[in-house]
Amino acid sequence: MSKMKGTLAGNLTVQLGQVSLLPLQRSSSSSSSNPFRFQKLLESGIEEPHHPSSIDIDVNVDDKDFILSQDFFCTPDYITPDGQQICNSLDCNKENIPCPKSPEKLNTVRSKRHRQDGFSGNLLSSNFPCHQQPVELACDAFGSDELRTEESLESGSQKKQNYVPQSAVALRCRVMPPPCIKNPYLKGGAEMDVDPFRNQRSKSTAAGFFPSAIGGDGLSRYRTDFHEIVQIGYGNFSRVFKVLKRIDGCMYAVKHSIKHLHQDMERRQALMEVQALAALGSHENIVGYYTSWFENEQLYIQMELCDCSLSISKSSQLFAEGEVLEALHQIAKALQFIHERGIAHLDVKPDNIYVKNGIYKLGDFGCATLIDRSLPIEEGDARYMPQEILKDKYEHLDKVDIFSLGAAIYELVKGSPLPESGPQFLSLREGKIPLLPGHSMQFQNLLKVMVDPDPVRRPSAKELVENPIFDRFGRIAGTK
Ligand SMILES: Nc1ncnc2c1ncn2[C@@H]1O[C@H](COP(=O)(O)OP(=O)(O)OP(=O)(O)O)[C@@H](O)[C@H]1O
Ligand SMILES: [Mg+2]
Repeated sequence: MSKMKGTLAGNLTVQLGQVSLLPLQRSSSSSSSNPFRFQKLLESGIEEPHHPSSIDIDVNVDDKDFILSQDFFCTPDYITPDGQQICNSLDCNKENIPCPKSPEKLNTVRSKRHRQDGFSGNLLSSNFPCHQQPVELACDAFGSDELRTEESLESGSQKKQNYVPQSAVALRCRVMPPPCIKNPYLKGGAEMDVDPFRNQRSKSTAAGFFPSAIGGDGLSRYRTDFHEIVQIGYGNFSRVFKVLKRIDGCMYAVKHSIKHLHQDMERRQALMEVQALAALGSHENIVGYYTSWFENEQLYIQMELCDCSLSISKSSQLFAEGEVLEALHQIAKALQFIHERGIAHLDVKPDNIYVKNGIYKLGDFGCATLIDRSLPIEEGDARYMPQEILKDKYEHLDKVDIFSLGAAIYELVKGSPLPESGPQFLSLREGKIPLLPGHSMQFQNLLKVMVDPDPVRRPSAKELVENPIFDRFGRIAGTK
């Protein structure tokens, strides 16, 4: 046990020591000679000679006693993360690279004032990731308190003018907080009134955010925190991977946008998905959300890992009525939950319904919007959209989800993908569902009313959940 602890501590030292002060200060083996070496480095701006033993001392590469071994903490993808351009923060031999823009005091103050007036263009420019202009970005995130620190750093570094230790810059990039963003899905929350910057920033500044604030130290947060196992899905906009989180040893799904989101608007749009998930909080029938971040101008979302989706194209399985009723009931509960919070999903379809241990979960909130239409509306997959949406009528967005769920369930029992156009496409939008041999009339009537062309006649999610059909299948569909 003590051996495990020692090795784990060593591994953590190796992993975290490059990006955080905490493990260096706590690790007795690596820092006992000088526990605040990096703190001093930050404060003085003077680089230290390289001490390879401070990294290597605890690593026992032969130790295979437990799963969180060197293999996971120091896989090659971690050692040389994608896009790493800045030197490794512990490699002090590279510390004396002249800074392309030396931190002369006047420039520093000017760039800070600039920042307080609002976001300057170059902050959101894709041409200047954090690691390429470290001094300006580092200055940029500081409030007035940090300004004093910056000044003292500079006076201390006057001995070595025009040089900034890149490890110090990297560490600062890592710890500086990006601006907060208002979550539009949270209505009337008191937290909206709190200014997390104590008025240090203007409103226009708080409305923006860094395109690549994480990764400014040159390390990929994705590679640092996760061990990628396999791609488990993809959509029109994203890829989804099964990953092992290095620090807790648990499996998750991480979804990241395929496209690089260069524009502020694109990033805002992508953020809507995580804002909706975060605002909703946890529900058994909604895919669990953990965290998200921007990296390399892509949005990464860490989620609960599910076993599979109900995608009809990926399985030839024909669903029996009892099974689809179970899925219908559980997703109706998810819809009731989100509709009660004023949110419509707008992309309900089998691809976006996941299964985990027999529990159905609604995922992919990429089109989520507010039912009161106060947010932009991006409709989902046209095969599952009712005719009012195709005619740009958005009065009953919650009922759009009911139609989509009805269409999705119909697809599952039919066993073949819904058409994207043509007479069958049109007849479904007119509320016509061909007879489904072997299925009860009660079930078929329920599907029919869910795809009614008049959204008002469709049941609400609550009415759906309370439909007596689920009493009949009570034991299968679970209790309410
Ligand atoms: N948490 C998860 N657990 C397991 N598989 C997942 C998870 N999230 C997504 N997937 C898989 O990845 C696929 C794509 O994910 P998702 O639908 O979120 O991407 P997208 O690009 O937004 O899709 P779309 O093209 O529908 O807009 C899903 O259909 C599913 O198969
Ligand atoms: Mg999807």
